[in-house]
Amino acid sequence: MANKHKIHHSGLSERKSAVPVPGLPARLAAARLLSAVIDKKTSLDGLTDNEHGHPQYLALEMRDRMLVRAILGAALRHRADIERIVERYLDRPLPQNALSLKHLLHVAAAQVLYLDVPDHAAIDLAVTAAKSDPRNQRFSGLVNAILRKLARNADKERAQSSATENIPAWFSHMLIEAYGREKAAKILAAQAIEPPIDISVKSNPEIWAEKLGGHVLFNGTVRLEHVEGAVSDLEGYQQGEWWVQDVAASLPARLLGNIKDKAVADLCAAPGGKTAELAVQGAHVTAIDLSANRLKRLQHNMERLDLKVATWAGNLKDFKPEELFDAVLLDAPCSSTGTIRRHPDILWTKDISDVEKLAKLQLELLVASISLVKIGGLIVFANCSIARQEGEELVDKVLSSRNDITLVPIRDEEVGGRKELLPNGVLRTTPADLEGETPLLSGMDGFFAARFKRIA
Ligand SMILES: C[S@@+](CC[C@H](N)C(=O)[O-])C[C@H]1O[C@@H](n2cnc3c(N)ncnc32)[C@H](O)[C@@H]1O
Repeated sequence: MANKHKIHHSGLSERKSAVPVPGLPARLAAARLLSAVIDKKTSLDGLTDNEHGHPQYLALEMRDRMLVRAILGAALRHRADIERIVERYLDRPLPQNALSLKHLLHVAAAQVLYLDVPDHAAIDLAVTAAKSDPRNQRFSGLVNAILRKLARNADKERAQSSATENIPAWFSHMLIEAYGREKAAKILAAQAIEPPIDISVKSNPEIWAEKLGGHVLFNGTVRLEHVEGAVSDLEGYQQGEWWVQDVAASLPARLLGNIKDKAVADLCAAPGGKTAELAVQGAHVTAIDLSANRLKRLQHNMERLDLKVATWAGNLKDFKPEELFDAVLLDAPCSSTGTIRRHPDILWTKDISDVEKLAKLQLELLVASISLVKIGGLIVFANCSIARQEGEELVDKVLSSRNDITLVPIRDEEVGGRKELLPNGVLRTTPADLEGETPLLSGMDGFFAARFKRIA
């Protein structure tokens, strides 16, 4: 059963005048963004980007932006449950074209069921939102009645929610085929919990864990179970002592052996989590990314962390370095299906055809990467997908079609002794891995990494 999630909110306060209604712009923006994710398959990351995000989101104060993200997280994580409940409460189905009304109801239901927002605020604001839209005015009484009933029955409805119901069929098929029913169910249960924040520290994980009230995980990553407010306000962030990165994402950049003073190319580098990991190990890093905007973000991140790296903007297939690299890391674009607990929109914006398309692209990028490394040099291929097509199957394909590389199995000690993460010498993590004392101390993003050596 999911508990109500504590957040800072702006509900309806005592107010004398009708405009502006506190909290209403946040709810309207949440409904609008939900529509963009569901109806247009737009990525939530882009919509909620603090520089280039949706104008309705950018018009909100930071506190309201956090509320919108919390509402959307709950609405997407519990999407099928909310849909089922709302449909059950309706006497007859909503008209086919009543999409904005549906999103508005989902936004309110997510607050009533899963967020620590006073029910009356969530309901009153939904009714006000319905009244403010000519398409939905006539349904405002219905919105009120459904949400009041939901608030009365919230405990019972939450108790019936099921992680396995909240996902589209393509994803559950893919998981069951890859991992079997039992593990697939564990992955879905882990994915339904809002994850903790992991940080990679430049040094002294114990000291940072104590300062920030976190826990040191098996490879020195510090896990923060709850963060009040913005992560960037925490001690050490502005001073460049650490950066945010899931424990699983911190593993691949540590698989290139001793890279101190070695020339290392970080291909597909932005926003630079792994670039920082490589630079902290003392490598001379060249960070390459197709997106000049994302590369700018990488540069800002490296400035904050006081790490020096060279950059090159463009398609890695066109990159012709003067000298070949000692090692390369390719963190390829992927379906990101290992990060659904952080980005639940992925379930609704992607499907199996994206997995297939991306696996094809990854193979091309991996082949291009081979020609950037010296003979005898290592190549680490990684991504944050849990689809076998983008991991284990891709390795089989590249090894059977090339005779210039060989697989170099990853050893237990390179992943903090967690040999269960290394089937057949490759790294495979899922949200169901890493059993800790509490749900928040358990779990990690889904990641894949394989290490090759160039031999010809
Ligand atoms: C998974 S993200 C990389 C995350 C990054 N390695 C990190 O740890 O922060 C994938 C990146 O690949 C970049 N990309 C996609 N296709 C590319 C290509 N053909 N050449 C270079 N970069 C590419 C995208 O712009 C995106 O920034």
